[in-house]
Amino acid sequence: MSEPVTSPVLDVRGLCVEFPGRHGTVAALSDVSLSIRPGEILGVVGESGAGKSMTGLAVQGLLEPPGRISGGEVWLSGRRIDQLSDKDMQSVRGRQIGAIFQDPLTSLNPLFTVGAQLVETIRLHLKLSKQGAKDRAIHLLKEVGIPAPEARFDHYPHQFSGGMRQRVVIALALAAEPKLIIADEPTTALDVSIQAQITSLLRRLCDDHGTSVMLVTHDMGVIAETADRVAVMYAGRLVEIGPVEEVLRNARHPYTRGLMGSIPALGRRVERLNQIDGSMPRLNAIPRGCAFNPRCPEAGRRCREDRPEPTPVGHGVSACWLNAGGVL
Ligand SMILES: Nc1ncnc2c1ncn2[C@@H]1O[C@H](COP(=O)(O)OP(=O)(O)OP(=O)(O)O)[C@@H](O)[C@H]1O
Repeated sequence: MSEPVTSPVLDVRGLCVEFPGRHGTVAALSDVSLSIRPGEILGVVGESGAGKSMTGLAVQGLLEPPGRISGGEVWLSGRRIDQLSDKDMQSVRGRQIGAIFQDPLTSLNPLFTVGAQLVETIRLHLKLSKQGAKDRAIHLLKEVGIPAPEARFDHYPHQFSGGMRQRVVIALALAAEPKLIIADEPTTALDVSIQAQITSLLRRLCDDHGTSVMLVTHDMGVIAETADRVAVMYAGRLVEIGPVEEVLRNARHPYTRGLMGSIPALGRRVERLNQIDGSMPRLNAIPRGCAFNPRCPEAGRRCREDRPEPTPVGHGVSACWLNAGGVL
């Protein structure tokens, strides 16, 4: 039986982002295509500088000038959003796309109670009375696991622990019932013991509300525990996408296999992936052929000369000549 076809919540097609600079223009993202279905968590993983955050920012229309989308399309629930005005994009953010960043304090204003911030966000996007918004705020605080939500409503961000603050940020991201949440390293700044609580909260909220999540992380362990599918990025390109179980069992790209070597033992924290020899090239010095070839233990002549395009393999996609068969 074939799988039911559901239209994606997010559909990114051939996205390119460039930064013009004094020494020429660098391509920060090249031809990135990915989609996220309703209720699905797509993990986006790769080493520092791979383009993970940039992908999330471009989708939200939050690229810092002179960075700009130079090609491709972004569709949200069947509506093209990459060409919207700043004003229209502002209403998409919050209402249709919620955001969670690494440091909860970047999303919270220290001068206002969390209740006031929730009520403001709720009323900005939903037509609710003050009391209706307050009720919803308290409900959200409860839903994300804040004990005594009625009392906590009147507390300021500094009165919460790091993990509780991140729960408040998740409540804020959910405030307007967005279709998509972009969570950029949501657990990196937290204690190891708290990390799993936050990822399982995200998972539960996704399941309960049908919200889709783009989960940006450098940690394959977080992906293994939380995501449905994973997109692996290297030097501004996608090198592999597939269902998490399939990728964990049978990664098709040597870079993905390298990242898997860096899944930490339970409870141990890794700051950065460093299991693969060498480092990712600078964007203005991407090697010819496959960008990963100088670090790839399996690279052959073809890999040094021609760039492999993302090609369907199994239930996913991989950009590696190994999957194309023939001589490397
Ligand atoms: N203002 C800018 N001008 C030029 N290049 C930029 C600018 N901002 C980011 N970049 C480049 O874009 C690339 C992608 O960065 P991005 O932040 O998306 O990486 P990342 O995969 O999220 O890594 P990290 O885990 O470190 O956040 C990097 O190589 C970075 O140097």
